[in-house]
Amino acid sequence: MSYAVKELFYTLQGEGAQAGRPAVFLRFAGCNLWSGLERDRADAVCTFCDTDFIGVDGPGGGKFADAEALAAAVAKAWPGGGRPYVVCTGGEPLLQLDAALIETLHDEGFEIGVETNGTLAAPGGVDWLCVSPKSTAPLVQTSGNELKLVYRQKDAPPEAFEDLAFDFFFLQPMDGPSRAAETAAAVEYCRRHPQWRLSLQTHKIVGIP
Ligand SMILES: C[S@@+](CC[C@H](N)C(=O)[O-])C[C@H]1O[C@@H](n2cnc3c(N)ncnc32)[C@H](O)[C@@H]1O
Ligand SMILES: Nc1nc2[nH]cc(C(=O)O)c2c(=O)[nH]1
Ligand code: SF4
Ligand SMILES: [Mg+2]
Repeated sequence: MSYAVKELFYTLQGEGAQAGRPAVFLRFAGCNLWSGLERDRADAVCTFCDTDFIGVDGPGGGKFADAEALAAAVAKAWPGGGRPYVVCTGGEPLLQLDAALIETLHDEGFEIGVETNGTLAAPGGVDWLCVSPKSTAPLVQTSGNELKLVYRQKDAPPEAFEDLAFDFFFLQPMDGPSRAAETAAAVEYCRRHPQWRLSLQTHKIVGIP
């Protein structure tokens, strides 16, 4: 199978329990909860997305003919040393990430992280699964390593997810015009409900991709 990749770059994971860890980011094109077009945003299931995932025109992006070609590009982006780590994101990575690519990335020595909206079941072999539920979208993937809920979402309160099978529960303040108020609300929620931890988008704070 071929893969449509918006961009592929080396940075630090900014969010969640792996924040601060160097990682190659593999951003797949396309999502099942929003077209990515501003004119469709208000009517989308997911209305607050902070990411451009349309097309294959970003840094390191392109159409990759097979898993070997894509895994080779990921490996080329790793500087050497440490434990190679790739974060598959998007758009929605589970529209494209398949067993062949997982196997080939493992063969290249990578640990594989995934950032998903949880509407599609994750394939086997993912080493770190982050599920981030969206509004009214039915949650299919109800287990994983971390549940990272963007806060506040009217139709997705933390209470709806607190009994699911995750090792960590994070609230990530919704970025946008009300980020300061969302951050204060997330801090207060975590203080009152210590099952939850605060996830800040640290890459935005330090000014890296
Ligand atoms: C762009 S999404 C791509 C992966 C997948 N589609 C998902 O939604 O999890 C990557 C992460 O950014 C989060 N995110 C998107 N827009 C955000 C915003 N405005 N504020 C805070 N987090 C946001 C998502 O919830 C997700 O955890
Ligand atoms: N540095 C950095 N960390 C991230 N963690 C999740 C991201 C994403 O867009 O999936 C992201 C991102 O876009 N940049
Ligand atoms: S599900 Fe993820 S990629 Fe899709 S629009 Fe929402 S935040 Fe963006
Ligand atoms: Mg991002």
